[in-house]
Amino acid sequence: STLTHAVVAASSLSIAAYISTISSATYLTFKRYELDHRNPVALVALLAIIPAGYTSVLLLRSFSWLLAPLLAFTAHYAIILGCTAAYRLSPFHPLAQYPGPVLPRITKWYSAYICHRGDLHHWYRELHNQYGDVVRVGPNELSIRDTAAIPAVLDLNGLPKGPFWDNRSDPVVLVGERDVDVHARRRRTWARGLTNAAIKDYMPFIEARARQLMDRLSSIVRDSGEKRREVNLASWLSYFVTDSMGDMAFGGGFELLRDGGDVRGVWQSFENGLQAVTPFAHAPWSIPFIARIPGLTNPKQIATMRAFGKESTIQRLKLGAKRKDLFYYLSGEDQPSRPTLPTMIADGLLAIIAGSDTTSTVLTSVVYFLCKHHDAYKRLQEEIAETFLLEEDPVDSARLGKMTWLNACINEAMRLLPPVPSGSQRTVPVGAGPKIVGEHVIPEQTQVTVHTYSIQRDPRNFAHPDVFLPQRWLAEEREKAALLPHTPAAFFPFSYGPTACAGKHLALLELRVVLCWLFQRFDLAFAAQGVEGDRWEDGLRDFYIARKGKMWVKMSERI
Ligand code: HEM
Repeated sequence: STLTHAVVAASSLSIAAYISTISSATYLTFKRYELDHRNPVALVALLAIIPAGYTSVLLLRSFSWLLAPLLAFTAHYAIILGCTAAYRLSPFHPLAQYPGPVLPRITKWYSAYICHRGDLHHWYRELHNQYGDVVRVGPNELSIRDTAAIPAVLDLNGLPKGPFWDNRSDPVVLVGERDVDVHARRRRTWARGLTNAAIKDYMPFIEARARQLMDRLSSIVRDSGEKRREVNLASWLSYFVTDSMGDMAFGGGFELLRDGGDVRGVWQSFENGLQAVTPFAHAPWSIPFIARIPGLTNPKQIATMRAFGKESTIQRLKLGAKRKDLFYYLSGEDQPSRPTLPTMIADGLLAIIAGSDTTSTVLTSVVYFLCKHHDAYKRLQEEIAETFLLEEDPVDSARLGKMTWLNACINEAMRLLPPVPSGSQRTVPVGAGPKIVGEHVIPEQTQVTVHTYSIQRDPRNFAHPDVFLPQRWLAEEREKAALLPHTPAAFFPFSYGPTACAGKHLALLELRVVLCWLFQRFDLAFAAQGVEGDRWEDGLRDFYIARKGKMWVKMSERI
């Protein structure tokens, strides 16, 4: 045919020029239309049919059956990726004025890799130390280390959530709801279930689980026949929080305290699921694809998690409105219209995922810091003795709330090790125009993170920012010790604004009860020097929600 003749007659240079033009046009199409899994026809056409066409051209030019497709596909993808990199590094990119290392400016896969290692919080902090308060951490993403940006970005008039939350779950859970109005509507349900009055009704559940934890730990120490027994306390604190969140979200379900671990593997399926998916949230378009790749996600674990959610919800529904737990509110027992079963399941699972690792990380970090700082430890024991009689269970929330040293220790642990270390991503919506944050102009479609870990450890906000000093939270002592600067506005472990933690008061109650009870009943010290004891914080990983390692402590009973 004429086309065949033209191909055979054309010079190699003009064929190379045609290929470059078509592949560059492919790049522009991707950039213009942001094609993803919802456009399978376009994807196949642009990524497979075009290079297949090149292959036939090369075959006509007497390339072998092996070399022709290899060259064609490599050239096509290399040109698309080359154009992408060139544009992202060019002065024409809207974020060109912002400093940052080269690789993350080219691809988000670099952040995904750091996230996979659990190091995102350290990495962002180092970048801020090197490049300043606003750093380009991705092709279209900025991290900000500036206290003024907390309200500017996170408040009602700030920015909505970013694509980090896309393609995660169906139905979308509250924390991943990017539509501001839909979020506000759904948040009202949670707000009803997490008022101080509602939480009062949960106290018996918390008290029962805290007592079970103390009794389990006591019997471990006693059964050992020795005065002191080594225990991986990090795990036991997790069992407590997970069991009590299970009680509140579904009327039970885990029984990790009873079993002394996760014998059915349900909790592990939650943990692994979160850890596996989080790195891909940095390139959320990839999630629907990776979900189909065998081996990358574990369908058995996902099925375990879903089945657990469904069974627990159905079981709990049978109990009806008699039990006033968090599910009572999430399932709309108090409302004329009720959410669908999948929404109830998703919300229940969210309560457990959002409430468990976060709270148990703070419990473990307070124990960790107190074992490191003997004065602070002794002072807490004294405060407990002044507040509660030795034979009295410390479950009076009014007195717990007034324990200034206990609360200062909790604050200080959350300042140094916020359980959501890198905060939650926001975006400047298309069509909204650029967002002004302080003196920075942030263009449309830019993702923004206000970096909790960096801000809470910034020496401009807190004196000796890397040191555990609970006294900085007590005005008189702060002044006496000249612990300045001190910027409460730079402390936001529960985030800020309309999407801030819904469970803050519940978390604080659990923290106070368990810490007080633990230090009242036991003497604690690191079991051994090394990674799993006095260097526990080094093992804390940032998988959006921090994940902790083991912490072995020697325990003996005081009572
Ligand atoms: C010390 C413990 C906790 C910390 C530090 C913490 C921290 C956070 C943070 C930083 C967010 C904001 C996430 C974002 O904007 O993307 C959040 C959201 C949330 N947390 Fe917590 N959390 C804790 C405990 C809990 C507990 C016990 C619950 C119990 C139900 C809970 C429920 C939630 C929910 C439902 C959201 C989503 C709020 C929304 O999107 O409106 N959290 N939490």
